[in-house]
Amino acid sequence: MLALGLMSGTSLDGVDAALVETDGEAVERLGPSLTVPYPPERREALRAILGGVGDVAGVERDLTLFHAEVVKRLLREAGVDAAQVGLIGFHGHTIAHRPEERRTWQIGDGALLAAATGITVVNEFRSDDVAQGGQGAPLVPVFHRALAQGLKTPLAVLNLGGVGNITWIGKAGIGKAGIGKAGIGADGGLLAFDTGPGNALIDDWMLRHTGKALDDGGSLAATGRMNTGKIAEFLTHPYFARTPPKSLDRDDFAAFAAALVAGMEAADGAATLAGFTAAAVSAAARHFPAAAERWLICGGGRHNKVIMMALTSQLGLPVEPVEAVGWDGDAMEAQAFAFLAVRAARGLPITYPETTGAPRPLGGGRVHRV
Ligand SMILES: Nc1ncnc2c1ncn2[C@@H]1O[C@H](COP(=O)(O)OP(=O)(O)OP(=O)(O)O)[C@@H](O)[C@H]1O
Ligand SMILES: CC(=O)N[C@H]1[C@@H]2OC[C@@H](O2)[C@@H](O)[C@@H]1O[C@H](C)C(=O)O
Repeated sequence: MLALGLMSGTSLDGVDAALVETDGEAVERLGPSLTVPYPPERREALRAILGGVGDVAGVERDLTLFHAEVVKRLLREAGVDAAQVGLIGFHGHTIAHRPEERRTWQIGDGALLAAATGITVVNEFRSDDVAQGGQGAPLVPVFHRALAQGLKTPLAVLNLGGVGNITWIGKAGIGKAGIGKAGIGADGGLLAFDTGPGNALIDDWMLRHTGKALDDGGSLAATGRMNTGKIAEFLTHPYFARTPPKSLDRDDFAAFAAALVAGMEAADGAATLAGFTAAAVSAAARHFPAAAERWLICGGGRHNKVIMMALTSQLGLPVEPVEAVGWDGDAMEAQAFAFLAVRAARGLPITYPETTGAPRPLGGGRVHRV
């Protein structure tokens, strides 16, 4: 089936959309994709309701209609008719994530998006998992595993978005068993969790100190000095020692990290925050059942040279953008939600004990028919 995935990521940068031909088990073809950035006023409207405060319903409606425009644009650019698309996987935007309170909240009106696009929509991918005691995140590991067929293991796939998340795929994680109803990773072949901050805190720092939305290429950080003492302090946060599965909300590290970089020059702060992102990843690697032989990086953070260099030096081996194996590091989350929508609609599991701490492989999602 041709499915269309939509992701509004924690960094608040915009909406990623991608077309994928899949049966929810194998990835037949990765189709065209695009990113539509949020204009600053939309980004600020979203930021204002984080935590679930203020005019949530108004922003949700606006966000949903924005997604409908993104769908139409992708279909137009791809030369695909809406009738050819079987499902939309609509992540929506996380405005609160408190799995320990069995609460996670992704805004996005599935029925409205279905009506506006004429395509059946699947949304609320995280709710059932969290209701059953899972972390509700990360959800992309099952897609990473499907993509990684044929690659050498142990393999680490790291996403550096607003928050960082990692998928470790061991020798047993790839095989003929497939990823159907039987589940994955029961043999210890898969492990996934959030690593720590990705780029969100760097973006916040940039906005405050330079008025820019991001540190393009890490160019400001490259002129600064990474404060190794502060990185060591950062690593004392109890999150890093916690055994996975574990997941984070966008700002879980915001106050802790801000206190550590307070008073720094803009460039030194950008460099040290980039160092925090990389240090969190090297702390994550200590939880792997066996060292990864290869590291593939997706998400916007792979464009930050200072993060990439810090990763290489802290992990002690080279890291590569996922383009090294022919994937598109800007489209992977949107592609994942296309894949997950098909799995959800087919009643296949989308979360597992090894990825979210779910008590057993679980389905999820809500289907909104046209
Ligand atoms: N050229 C670039 N240089 C440096 N950083 C970049 C660049 N492009 C994007 N980024 C960073 O990547 C982030 C966006 O990445 P991405 O779209 O993968 O994240 P997201 O999907 O919003 O978040 P998440 O994966 O946490 O849901 C932004 O925070 C931005 O700072
Ligand atoms: C609650 C939530 O929205 N979490 C996001 C966030 O952004 C990155 C990381 O934290 C990841 O766990 C998750 O997104 C990806 C798509 C996931 O679920 O796999």
